[in-house]
Amino acid sequence: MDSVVQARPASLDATSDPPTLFDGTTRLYTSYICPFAQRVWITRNIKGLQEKIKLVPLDLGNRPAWYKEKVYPENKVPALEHNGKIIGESLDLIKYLDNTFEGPSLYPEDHAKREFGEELLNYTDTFVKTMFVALKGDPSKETAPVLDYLENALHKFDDGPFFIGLLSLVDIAYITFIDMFQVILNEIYKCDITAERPKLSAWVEEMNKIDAFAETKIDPKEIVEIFKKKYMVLILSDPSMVEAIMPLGYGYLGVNVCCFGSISVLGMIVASGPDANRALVNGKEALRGIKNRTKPPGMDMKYE
Ligand SMILES: N[C@@H](CCC(=O)N[C@@H](CS)C(=O)NCC(=O)O)C(=O)O
Repeated sequence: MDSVVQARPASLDATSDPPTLFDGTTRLYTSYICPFAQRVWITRNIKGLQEKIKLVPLDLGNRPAWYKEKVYPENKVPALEHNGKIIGESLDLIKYLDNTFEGPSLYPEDHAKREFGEELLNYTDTFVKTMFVALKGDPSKETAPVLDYLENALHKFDDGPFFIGLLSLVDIAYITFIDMFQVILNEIYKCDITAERPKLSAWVEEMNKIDAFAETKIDPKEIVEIFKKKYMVLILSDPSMVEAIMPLGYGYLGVNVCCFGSISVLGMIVASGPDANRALVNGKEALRGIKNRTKPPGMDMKYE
């Protein structure tokens, strides 16, 4: 499917002025590293709304204060400024775009398809949560039930390679996360989520042919970097490194001396960015893993 490929506008940060808010322009506040916001960006592209809906990318790590104060008190992306209102939540927004704007319809009329589509849209939260939790445990095992659920779902309609036959909002809701998890699991855990899932594998291949999605892709290197920052345990052998790292804006949880065989290491949990709190919680669990002398996931990926 062709779409108008646009250059990506630069992200606005804490030093940037706000746009002239509520001047009648329809704006999609987004981030190039957010799979929720990416859903709405793809929908806008597939519907050919590049000229109607202006992208306003934000630097989430250094967000402008005006965004929370004047645009979206939730301070999250995505948000859509339309007709003097701000609307949030990615799943609501992709439906809103589909129902409110012109362009190809992304949800079929057929009752059975709508019903199954709704079930699948409702399942996205479970899917995303389970995948994130699995990254802290044994991903190859713990991701299997939700990935198998999708593999089975892809068998339901056979009039196309997509979830409810033809391309729909359901595919858009999943692809941004599947793409992200595919990178993380491949690169870090050497685990191929499409192996022995022929329907899922064919679906990913079809999705990758869609320019409207391809042009929104998050750089795989960036995905891996973000993931490492949020989830990885830093193993430092020298306490002075703590001081070196603190000014870089990392949160610091604690230091523990623990043993792997005969090697003593100093385990330190660090986290940065808007998800620091979550990272610290994940980090605590990993640290417990170190104490118990079981190798936590990502342990091979030490930064020193
Ligand atoms: N349920 C929301 C989730 C949006 C969300 O969590 N966005 C993240 C970026 S991927 C965000 O803005 N985080 C900033 C924060 O939590 O402060 C949706 O589906 O739109």
